[in-house]
Amino acid sequence: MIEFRDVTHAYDARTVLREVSLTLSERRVGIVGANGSGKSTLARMINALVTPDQGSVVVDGVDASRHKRQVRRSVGFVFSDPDRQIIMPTVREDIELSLTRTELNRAQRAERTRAVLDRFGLADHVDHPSARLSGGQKQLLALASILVTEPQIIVADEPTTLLDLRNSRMLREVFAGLDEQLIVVTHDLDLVDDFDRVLVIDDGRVVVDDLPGPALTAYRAMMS
Ligand SMILES: Nc1ncnc2c1ncn2[C@@H]1O[C@H](COP(=O)(O)OP(=O)(O)OP(=O)(O)O)[C@@H](O)[C@H]1O
Repeated sequence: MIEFRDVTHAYDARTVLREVSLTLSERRVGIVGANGSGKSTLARMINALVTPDQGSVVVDGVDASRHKRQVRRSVGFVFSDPDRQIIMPTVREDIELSLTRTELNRAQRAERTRAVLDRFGLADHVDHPSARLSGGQKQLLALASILVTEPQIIVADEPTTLLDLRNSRMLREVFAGLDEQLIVVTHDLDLVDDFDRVLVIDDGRVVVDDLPGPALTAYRAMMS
């Protein structure tokens, strides 16, 4: 469970989140809103990549600002730009790096790596140089390297920006099958239309908080 307790945040003099209070306990929560409305800032707080100026973010009872390492062990964060995340020379090594922090033995790690690459359609690219993957393949690899560690909570910031229609649909299915709690920031409204809850952010505030149907209808009306 993720709690935002009266969170306000500014970058320099510019306030980007204003008194946000939320309890997120649903399995899949979508966050939508205009460019610059504060969505990524909100999402990054769940993993303590940004710490609030005022108020607190509490993840499963743990204050994210005070216990960053502990919170990061249970929250996997997928960046919108996969180049921020992919660091190893080959696809296999990148996935295996994520698994070094787990207690799996070598054979288990190899099996987990094979399975996740298969699931993301990257099985033919195991020994491929990561740098030479296409943008979409990199985005899938970045996601795979987080999902493979099975964090309790996954936060994904615009995970479909580089994906073609087929891979966007594949990702939708992957998300539908996850047991972990999933928080997704996106401009791809189809991605969250079967989620349990959708938040619409406008100018640093949660202005709509509802089921996807009414929330996305309200958002479309706001943007028209
Ligand atoms: N590190 C930073 N330093 C200064 N300003 C920042 C920083 N990160 C974000 N901002 C500003 O804060 C505001 C909110 O940014 P944020 O990335 O949270 O918005 P967003 O809703 O995710 O936008 P988008 O849909 O365009 O990705 C923007 O005006 C942005 O320029």
